[in-house]
Amino acid sequence: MPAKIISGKQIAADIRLELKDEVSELRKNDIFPKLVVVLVGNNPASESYVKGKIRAAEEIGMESVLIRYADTISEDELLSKVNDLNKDESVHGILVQLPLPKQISEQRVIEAIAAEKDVDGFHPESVGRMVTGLETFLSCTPAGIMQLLKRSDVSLQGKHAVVVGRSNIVGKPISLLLLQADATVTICHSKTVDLASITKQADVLIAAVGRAEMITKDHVKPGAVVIDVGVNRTDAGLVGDVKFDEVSEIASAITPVPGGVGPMTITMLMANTIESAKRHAG
Ligand SMILES: Nc1nc(=O)c2c([nH]1)NC[C@@H]1CN(c3ccc(C(=O)N[C@@H](CCC(=O)O)C(=O)O)cc3)C=[N+]21
Repeated sequence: MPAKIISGKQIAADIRLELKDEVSELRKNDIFPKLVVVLVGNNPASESYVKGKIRAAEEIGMESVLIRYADTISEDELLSKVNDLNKDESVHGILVQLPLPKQISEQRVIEAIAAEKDVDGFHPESVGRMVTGLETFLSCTPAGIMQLLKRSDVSLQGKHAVVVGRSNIVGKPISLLLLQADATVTICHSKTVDLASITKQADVLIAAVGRAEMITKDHVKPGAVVIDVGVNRTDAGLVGDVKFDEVSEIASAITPVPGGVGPMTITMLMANTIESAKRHAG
């Protein structure tokens, strides 16, 4: 039986309706959640993601501002803008779109963002709190994946979750969230020997590698739940890390690309900004 398609697009739409209600309640109390997105340069992929974020904010009734800089901006100039935004009481969330041009240290910029406005969840303070299970802004893609699993009734307790990829923004944090949900977690990466023998043990397989269609049916146990975090632009269009056509024949559930994890990432960014506005209000 072919897999159930987990529609991130649909689940994101459901959550956005809930968020829209929350924003209208806050507005009655004169709280206007506001997100500032800083975009440096004109990378087409970044343009497309940032547009998605601004559109989502509008849809929910939240304020958003896009600040653009040429890719020649200096690190000092960008840091000083971040500082201004940190001090601006009307701003609840600050997101500096990555990647940044090479003259700028991404780490320094991330660390400059006030932790209480770090709606990306990339600041070391946010990461540290997440690791210890304290309340914090969860980084948006891992948070979105957890929501997808929850709202699709995928149970995690005692299950073997295998994560392929160990990036700071997806692989590492999703591994810890799965662990907190009582899964048994294995992390694989580019140096893993005999990847397929490990991924084939997964009840829940998270593909976050960034290589088009590298996860094939030979990597997947029949009946597994497969979450595809890949966003790879190829001549054939946007494809995930999973060979969807063949894996969907044997998985029990699978996320598509596009329309899977991506819309959830953006939705969690909105949720974090609203949460920040609530905390700020007291
Ligand atoms: N500071 C920062 N925070 C981020 O969260 C961040 C970032 N930098 N840099 C780049 C990555 C990537 N990312 C995506 C967001 C939405 C989709 C998304 O909505 N994808 C649509 C397709 C969009 C399209 O067609 O381009 C989908 O999968 O259906 C994808 C990828 C956020 N990132």
